[in-house]
Amino acid sequence: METARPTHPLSPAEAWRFTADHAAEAAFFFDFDGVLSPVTDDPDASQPTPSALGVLEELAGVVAKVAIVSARPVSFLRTRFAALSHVDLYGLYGLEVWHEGEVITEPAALPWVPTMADLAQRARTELPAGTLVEYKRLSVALHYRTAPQLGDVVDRWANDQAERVGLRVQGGRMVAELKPPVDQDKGMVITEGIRNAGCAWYFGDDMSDLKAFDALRARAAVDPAFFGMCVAVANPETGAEVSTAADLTLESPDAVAAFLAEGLRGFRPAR
Ligand SMILES: O=P(O)(O)OC[C@H]1O[C@H](O[C@H]2O[C@H](CO)[C@@H](O)[C@H](O)[C@H]2O)[C@H](O)[C@@H](O)[C@@H]1O
Repeated sequence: METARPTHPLSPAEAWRFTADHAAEAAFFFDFDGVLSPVTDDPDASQPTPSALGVLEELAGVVAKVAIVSARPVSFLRTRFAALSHVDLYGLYGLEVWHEGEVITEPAALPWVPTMADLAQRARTELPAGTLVEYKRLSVALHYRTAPQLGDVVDRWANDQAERVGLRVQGGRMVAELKPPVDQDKGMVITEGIRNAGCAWYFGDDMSDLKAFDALRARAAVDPAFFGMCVAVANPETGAEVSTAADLTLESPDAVAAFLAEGLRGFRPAR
């Protein structure tokens, strides 16, 4: 017998049951940092939590789509997820997509590559020691995790540069990021990614993930048959905002992997 579409508030067991019954039209989307990977002082040192890769591969074998949707470049995500052949990669908030063995870049963002290289260079010379500059080809992230007292200086510098050059600033967890003025965000990735889905889950921990939650809510509002599940991964830095917007909050990246492993037990084996 078909399970009825769950209504909120719902229990995880109810959500998993519906998803397992609609596995062929289910999609799962995951942010990377703070969701699949514990926070580290050095962004280059981030790795998926040990059980994440196995559980994502298993999930990709039983549902229609599994994707990572990150502010990291695809080149970085490839170094962490290359072993997973059935997991889609959206980098730089969707400005990059890994498709059939190559990186597809949003053409409107490409003219900004030299600007970003210049800004990264400026940031290294103009910002105080303790700021960590992460150059990502189409964006520049300015980290102050190991020097939180620099937060105001870094935010001000980022806003000044954004105004001077015509960029956008995205705030995050102990980071200010300069992005091209191109309309692309995680919400747009999800809206497109769930076009053919009847059921979708999004796991996020940061402010940029709220747009992905909104995309699931928007679809559910116009499509009574669609079921969307917004899962927050708790962190002390964004406060309660992401958790408040979610249907469910998990404690950590390890808890995400454990939650998926438990949910997968209700699926029929892949054919
Ligand atoms: O969309 P995401 O995959 O969540 O990327 C968001 C930012 O994540 C990274 O920075 C964050 O994680 C770092 C490693 O744990 C941490 O050191 C930093 O303080 C966090 O802000 C990444 O380095 C950024 O480029 C992303 O924008």
